[in-house]
Amino acid sequence: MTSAKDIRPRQDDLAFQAQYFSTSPSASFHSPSSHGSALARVIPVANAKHLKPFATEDIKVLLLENVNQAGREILQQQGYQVEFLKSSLPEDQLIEKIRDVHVIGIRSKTKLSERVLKEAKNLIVIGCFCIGTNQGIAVFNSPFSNSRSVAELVIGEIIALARQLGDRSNEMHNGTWNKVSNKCWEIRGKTLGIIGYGHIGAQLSVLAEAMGMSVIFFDVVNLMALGTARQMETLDDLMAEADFITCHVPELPETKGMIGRAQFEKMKTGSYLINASRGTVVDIPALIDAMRSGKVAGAALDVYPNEPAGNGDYFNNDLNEWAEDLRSLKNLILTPHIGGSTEEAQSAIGVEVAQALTRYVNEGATLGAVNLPEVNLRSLTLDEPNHARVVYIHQNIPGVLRKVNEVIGDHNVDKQMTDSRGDVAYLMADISDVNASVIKDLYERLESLPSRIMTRILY
Ligand SMILES: NC(=O)C1=CN([C@@H]2O[C@H](COP(=O)(O)OP(=O)(O)OC[C@H]3O[C@@H](n4cnc5c(N)ncnc54)[C@H](O)[C@@H]3O)[C@@H](O)[C@H]2O)C=CC1
Ligand SMILES: O=C(O)C(=O)COP(=O)(O)O
Repeated sequence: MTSAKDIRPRQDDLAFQAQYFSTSPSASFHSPSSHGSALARVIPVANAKHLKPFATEDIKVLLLENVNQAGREILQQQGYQVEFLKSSLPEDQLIEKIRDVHVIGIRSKTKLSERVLKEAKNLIVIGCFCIGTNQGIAVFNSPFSNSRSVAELVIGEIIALARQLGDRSNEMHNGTWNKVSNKCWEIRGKTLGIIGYGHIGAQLSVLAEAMGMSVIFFDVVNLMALGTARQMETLDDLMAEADFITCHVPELPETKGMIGRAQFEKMKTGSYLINASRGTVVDIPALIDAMRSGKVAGAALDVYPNEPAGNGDYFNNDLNEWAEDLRSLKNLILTPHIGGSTEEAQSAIGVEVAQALTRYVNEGATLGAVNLPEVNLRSLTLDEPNHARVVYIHQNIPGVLRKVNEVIGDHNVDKQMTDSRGDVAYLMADISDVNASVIKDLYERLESLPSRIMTRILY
């Protein structure tokens, strides 16, 4: 990765240097600032006539939800101004904070709503220091750094549920010796049903087979089964055959309430349910009834429909009308969304996302982006005179490239790359014969194209 030093612009001979961020309100790309002003935004220096060149110390980063130190350090080492908070923020406070921020780092609690993004006038990139990107908008995440941690948690829970470990431990804490074998099982020879056979589901499949379980799975995509696992035709087939059922699907409209009364009906009497995906996937009142009736012999929940912003009180409020029912149930393991909360996962996520963010901010490279095509050019040599990098995000419609090339084609384009993803296209071009007035002219002409979403010129 290029260091900040390599790409730091020269401050000398260009009198009119700028890093520009601007947007089109009509863009279909959910650029954070696409909800904001269509006017160019620039970072002025002392004199308003002179615009400031790209400098890493001007970049303001807001990190929420206790992003791991390894990630924080990478961003601080770039020279960015990094503000770090341990918890997420309520919407109104987030709006206050986000106004002058260029980069925000979040985890699963923060929802960047339309209202928040509208105020995020300077925001150019979002880092999800987690896997789930159910934020409405996400640019960079870490797609599998915590998969193993979740899979290991689930393996632990399968055994803990089969042996009623949570209850026995609670009893001992309360001074009761209760030695029982009734309805306590080995997991060897039992069938694990995995719903969602992605990064986590597939890891789990391998681990479960290693412990002598049979694995079946259900996924909307046809996937290669690992080991001797079998893909089931329907969710109902899986529900009817598995002894342990575990959910690993993303939060989507189709997965909301995916495990509800009808699915519990299909389950074997005395089977177990685990949910470490998203709280909306399992219908909690239906689970409570299934546990009370004995259909479900045990369950483990790591995720909930309403999760709090930070550590502290949870069930002692009226957010969740079913809280008391859950607390009263036997063989129900409740954990506070800790599936990915291991030192290993958090450090790997911190490094991966922070590196992706710095590459994007400093060089415009989109490698690993969730919602942009992956575009990269070899490192920019801003130490050389009169070099600039044009980064242009635009709507993916016919004729745009011709117009963009009409603008930059009058100059010495050293290298250029463009790609598209759905409605959005991303172009990077390095130009080696620019001066202040050329940059201003390039910027204004690119900005005036109706298809533009965001223009940045780095030098
Ligand atoms: N508890 C925790 O701390 C963590 C929770 N998660 C959650 O787990 C989810 C899964 O993570 P990964 O395995 O990394 O995701 P993934 O994207 O690798 O796999 C998800 C799988 O679900 C399948 N799927 C999607 N919709 C489906 C449907 N309606 N029915 C059946 N299958 C469907 C997909 O085809 C895919 O194979 C994440 O989206 C996240 O919400 C992820 C990490 C940590
Ligand atoms: O990675 C995910 O999607 C998770 O659910 C973990 O979220 P967290 O980083 O622990 O808030």
